[in-house]
Amino acid sequence: MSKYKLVMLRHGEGAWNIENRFCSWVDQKLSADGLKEAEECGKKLKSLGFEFDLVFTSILSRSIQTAWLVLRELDQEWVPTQSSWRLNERHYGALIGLNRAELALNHGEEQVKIWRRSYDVSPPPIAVSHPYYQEIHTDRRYTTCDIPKEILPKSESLKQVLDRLLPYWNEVIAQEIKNGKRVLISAHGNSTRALLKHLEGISDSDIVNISLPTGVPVLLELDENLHPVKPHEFLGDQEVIRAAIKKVEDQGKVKPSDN
Ligand SMILES: O=C(O)[C@@H](COP(=O)(O)O)OP(=O)(O)O
Repeated sequence: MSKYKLVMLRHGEGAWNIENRFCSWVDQKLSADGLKEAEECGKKLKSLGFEFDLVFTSILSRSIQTAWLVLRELDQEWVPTQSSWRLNERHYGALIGLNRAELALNHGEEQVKIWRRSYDVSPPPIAVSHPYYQEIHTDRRYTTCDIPKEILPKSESLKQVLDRLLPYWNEVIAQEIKNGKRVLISAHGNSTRALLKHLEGISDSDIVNISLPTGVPVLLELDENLHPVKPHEFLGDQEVIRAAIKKVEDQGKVKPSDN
């Protein structure tokens, strides 16, 4: 029987989601549509009667802005929020800022899928000369993490995302859920995929086929040991959600006009 309900989300659309560029640890804000998606997400959760006691976000603006907007729509702005780099999007290393369709043209769609969705392949690390290295790695927020900024990742596979996320899940989030707090996690496509993989026991090969749309709440019902009692559920119009997932998958394909 379900004892706890955990709601997770990938933030609303960001500016670089529209441009089809890997955003990762670059701190892009939500686009105009992304702001609306986050509000719609809050309205959806309100219509279903969700109440939260604690919200977790990454330390990237798009996840924090999404959490604010969801809480505002829920009339629950007072709910405490905790932010950790451990919920950040996957560090995409040297791929940060690059356009996925152009990469598919130059390296093949299969290679782009491996970079985006495989479990244990890391993209090449970000070099100091990379155009976004300074912006990311000298940012003051990364001096506030629970590890020295020198040893923060310079690129990550999904497995490495899970490795850095799990201590935070086990020691902080899971404890709060077991203490009865109703938790919302406003994070990113790949940090959410990593957590879903862990909680649902999704295999290394099956996780390749899971992509998450922006701004759609994902509900996971858990038993007293935080094991799911049924598969995760996307809340909302299922046809619209299927189309949004396909759009995310297609981002890694060559654009017909580029052929
Ligand atoms: O880093 C990014 O650009 C996307 C994920 O990209 P894909 O893994 O879908 O290519 O992360 P998010 O928008 O969830 O923060």
